[in-house]
Amino acid sequence: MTIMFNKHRPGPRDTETDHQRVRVTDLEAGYPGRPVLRQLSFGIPALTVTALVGPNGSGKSTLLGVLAGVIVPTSGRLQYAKGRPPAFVPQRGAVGDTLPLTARQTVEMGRWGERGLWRRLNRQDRAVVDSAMERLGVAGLAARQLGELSGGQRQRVLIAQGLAQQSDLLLLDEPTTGLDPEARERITALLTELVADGTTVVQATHDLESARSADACLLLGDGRLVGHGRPEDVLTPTLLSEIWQPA
Ligand SMILES: Nc1ncnc2c1ncn2[C@@H]1O[C@H](COP(=O)(O)OP(=O)(O)OP(=O)(O)O)[C@@H](O)[C@H]1O
Repeated sequence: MTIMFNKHRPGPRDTETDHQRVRVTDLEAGYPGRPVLRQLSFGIPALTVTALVGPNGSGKSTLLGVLAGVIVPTSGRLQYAKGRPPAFVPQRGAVGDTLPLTARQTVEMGRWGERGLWRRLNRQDRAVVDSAMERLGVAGLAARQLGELSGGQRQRVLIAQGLAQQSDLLLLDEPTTGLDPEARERITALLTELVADGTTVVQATHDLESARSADACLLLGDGRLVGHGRPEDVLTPTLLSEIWQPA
């Protein structure tokens, strides 16, 4: 599926798209009166973990929002290979802690896209929810209120909600921020397992260790693409110091 914004001209067919889950061309996006992403062009290889790295405010969450379809670009072209709609797990801080929901109800919301808001979940939905909660180690928290959970527990519940959507394109905004080392390792291992199961994963991260273990890396600086490729080629001292220069 190709979506063009602001009369972007269709270009010649890009043969690389065949191995890419998403292809982005000349993308510009932001907020009213606040342009953020400028002239981004890149591909997200299918069946990989791609890490999205950059300083605070460089545009990582905005880019994930565009890929998820919740932020409409001002111009450019987005091409999605055939597949299910993306599952988007926003930053923990973007989700209200005061919602009167249990951990299980939060994960069950991941089935709404499939089942509809008002339909009861069926046995298969419940099995998907159980499996997602077990994979994230939060089955024991099912009856607890979301607002009572620790930051790391809530984070894992939100990732379980993303898994429950059973998409083959999973977009995660800083999934390991605030987690202890054991939980971080568990999430990193889970992402590798998901790829082996047929999922393409994109994660925004501040954790350079986690970014180095990804298959591909997009480095953003002030809304522009500063580097794109294998982590060892992108996360170099030169490029990192270029975008993390003190103001
Ligand atoms: N809803 C919004 N309205 C206006 N400007 C916004 C909005 N959300 C983000 N911005 C601005 O857009 C720019 C990019 O923000 P974004 O959240 O995409 O960066 P980020 O790289 O994800 O940052 P962080 O690492 O701090 O999460 C920032 O300058 C931010 O202030």
